[in-house]
Amino acid sequence: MAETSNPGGSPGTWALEARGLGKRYRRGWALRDCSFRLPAGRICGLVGPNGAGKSTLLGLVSRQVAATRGDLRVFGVPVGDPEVMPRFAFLGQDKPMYKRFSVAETLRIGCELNPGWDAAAAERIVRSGDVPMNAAVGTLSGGQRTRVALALAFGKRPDLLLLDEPMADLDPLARDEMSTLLMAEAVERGTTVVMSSHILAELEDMCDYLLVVADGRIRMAGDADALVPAHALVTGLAEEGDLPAALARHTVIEKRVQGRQFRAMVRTDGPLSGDWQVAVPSLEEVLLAHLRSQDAPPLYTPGAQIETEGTRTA
Ligand SMILES: Nc1ncnc2c1ncn2[C@@H]1O[C@H](COP(=O)(O)OP(=O)(O)OP(=O)(O)O)[C@@H](O)[C@H]1O
Repeated sequence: MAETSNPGGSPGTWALEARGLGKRYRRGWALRDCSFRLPAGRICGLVGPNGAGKSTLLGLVSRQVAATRGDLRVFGVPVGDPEVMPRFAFLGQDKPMYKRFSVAETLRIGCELNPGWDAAAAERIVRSGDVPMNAAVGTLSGGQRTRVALALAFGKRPDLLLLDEPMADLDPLARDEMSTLLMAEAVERGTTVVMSSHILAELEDMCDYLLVVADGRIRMAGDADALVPAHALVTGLAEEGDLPAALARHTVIEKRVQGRQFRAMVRTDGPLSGDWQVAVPSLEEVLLAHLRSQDAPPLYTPGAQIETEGTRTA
């Protein structure tokens, strides 16, 4: 793995480094001025509203989409370099597989195409879901097909696993099993995982790193453990139907005034002193506030940030 400098701490390896990355389709920009770093070995949740640019970003990393602008490196290597190919596995929303091939044949193709194939791991994933090995892929349920697709991705033993809404059609038991498997994989092998999801509770359980995208731009990037404590949920008495003036020195992400009470999600700039109740928000509350308030300035934890103008560090 190529080593690059890590301004947020000790020297380390970046699984992804994006600088000014952008993708423009005929209708407009799907992703703009996207700059961030993702350290290797993390489980990164990619979150944002429909049409935010998540699949486009995964497409750029998996080489299915060509960038209009900017630079993207995978483990320090430019994404267009053939060296990148064997290092990642991508599981897209459409999970393309040959419908007429049986599950066993599909796994055999995986084995033939991938030199480091882990047949035991792939078979274990399929068998634990009672998916018949001799069934044609086209006859499987959506959840069973997802399981086979995940087995193909895991079997490749990638350094970087890219998953576009991987759990969407799994039942709660299968989802629980797959998330345990993903986390075990990441810990045991140091695999970096990037997964998009709309299920915030799932992201909270699984991910230790976050990339929040809205309207084609990065809104937050970095360690979940640092992003959340940078915020506070403040409630108290409103002043003249609005937030107390003393809160103005903090960055207000979202506010609600109901009757005489206010409730605000703020990024704290120093101690919060006032006659208010202050609570630590959950990750879900922070994400929802940011997704609802897209004008809030972007927030990066130190390691995630690549020097650009207009960004703020947690
Ligand atoms: N092949 C394409 N051609 C033209 N426009 C596209 C193409 N792919 C995506 N877009 C547009 O780019 C924007 C971002 O789409 P993208 O699929 O990346 O969003 P997303 O965050 O993955 O959304 P979702 O959560 O709905 O899957 C959208 O406005 C979409 O219409």
